[in-house]
Amino acid sequence: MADMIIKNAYILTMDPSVGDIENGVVVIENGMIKEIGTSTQCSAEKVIDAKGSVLMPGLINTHCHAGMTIFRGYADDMQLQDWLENHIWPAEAQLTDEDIYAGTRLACLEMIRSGTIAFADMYIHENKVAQAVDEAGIRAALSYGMIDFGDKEKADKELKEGSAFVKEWNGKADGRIDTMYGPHAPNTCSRDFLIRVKEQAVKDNVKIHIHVLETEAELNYMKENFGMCSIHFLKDIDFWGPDILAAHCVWLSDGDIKILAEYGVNISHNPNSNMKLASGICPVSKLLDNGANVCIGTDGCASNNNLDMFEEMRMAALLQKVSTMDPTVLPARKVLEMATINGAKALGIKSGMLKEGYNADMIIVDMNKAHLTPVYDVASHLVYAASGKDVETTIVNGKVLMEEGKVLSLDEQEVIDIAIQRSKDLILKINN
Ligand SMILES: N[C@@H](CCSC[C@H]1O[C@@H](n2cnc3c(=O)[nH]cnc32)[C@H](O)[C@@H]1O)C(=O)O
Ligand SMILES: [Zn+2]
Repeated sequence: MADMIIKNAYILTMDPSVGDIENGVVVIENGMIKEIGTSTQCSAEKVIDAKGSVLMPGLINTHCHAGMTIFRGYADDMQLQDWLENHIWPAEAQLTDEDIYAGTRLACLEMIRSGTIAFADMYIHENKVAQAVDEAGIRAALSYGMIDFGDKEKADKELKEGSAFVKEWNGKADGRIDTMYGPHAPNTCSRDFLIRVKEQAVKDNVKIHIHVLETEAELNYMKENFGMCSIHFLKDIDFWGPDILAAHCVWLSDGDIKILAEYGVNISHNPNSNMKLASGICPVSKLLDNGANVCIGTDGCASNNNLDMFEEMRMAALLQKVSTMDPTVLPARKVLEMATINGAKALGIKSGMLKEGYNADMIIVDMNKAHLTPVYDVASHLVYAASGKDVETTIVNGKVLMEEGKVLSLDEQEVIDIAIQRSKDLILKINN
């Protein structure tokens, strides 16, 4: 007796050896995909009739600061440095465990609702982020964000906290949580600190999540202080490898692109954040042409300002087309791969495809809508017409977190009400 069967689905397997399956069936057992095809002999505790809707791998958000939902719309329309130094960092100094817990539950609610089944996070009070993830039922690669600004004492304190988090939470929440080290960026972390972090991550056999070359300001800072850009600087300290998840990677030379591809680095492209902060345009098409693994992230809600990965896919496609003046770049299926298969590779999880033996991490998208009619090509609608609001069912690790638009793993109104209350208290503290 299997746990669950989903039937009558148009299945986007994302598996290149299978393609799409019309009127498909998926059998789920112990959190994994047991069977996929057009029929099954199995019976199950629970049967979901997809009624012709699209069943696809859930989306994977590979760069987020989930707790920052508490700052959604708090500081818009400014440059990154001003935004961080004069608004966000002073506000973050006021954040408590309960603020981050409330903000992360709100982020998990938003992600479950909009079809994200896993996300990569780098933030503070990360224990509370992990607790919220555990309760919400979503999958996540979590890191405590670390900055030392060359201060040895702060470096020791940050690495101690980052290391304790890595060990306490790795593999927890039924295996849905992986931990990483999160050195913030090459211009906020010293050379020695980055070397120590890399050594520790290799020793602990975990990955590293870092911001790289988001802005031209970082590029200029690195050239002035080290005589080279961040990519060559990190290459010089043997930092690069397939264990690295590098967010943004906007200001790259053709030589940098070759290095990132050669070392198997995972690049998280965050189009909305890069456009909103006027950071620049990541050369996604060139990175892909060089064989680099490019995935997609939203960044935090204070620089996006939502966590809708369908919107992020669409922005990635359109931004690349207009910036290269070539409408053929980043076709819909390629963008879908970035948000599923490439994201899973970046996080090292067996998700991103609907295939026997893979995690049962999937979503059902209701296409019976005016704005999704008629359907000539399902992939086209998923990237160019759909949004997270069209997701009706979200399944992670074989558990139904949302069914027919009703979230089951969180009390939606309670999560929203608490986040509102916390934001009011926070603003009072910040303004006093
Ligand atoms: N322990 C560190 C906290 C780092 S958490 C990750 C940091 O990244 C910041 N952040 C959020 N979005 C971005 C971005 O787009 N670029 C760079 N930093 C960001 C976020 O506000 C947070 O301060 C400290 O001592 O400040
Ligand atoms: Zn970020």
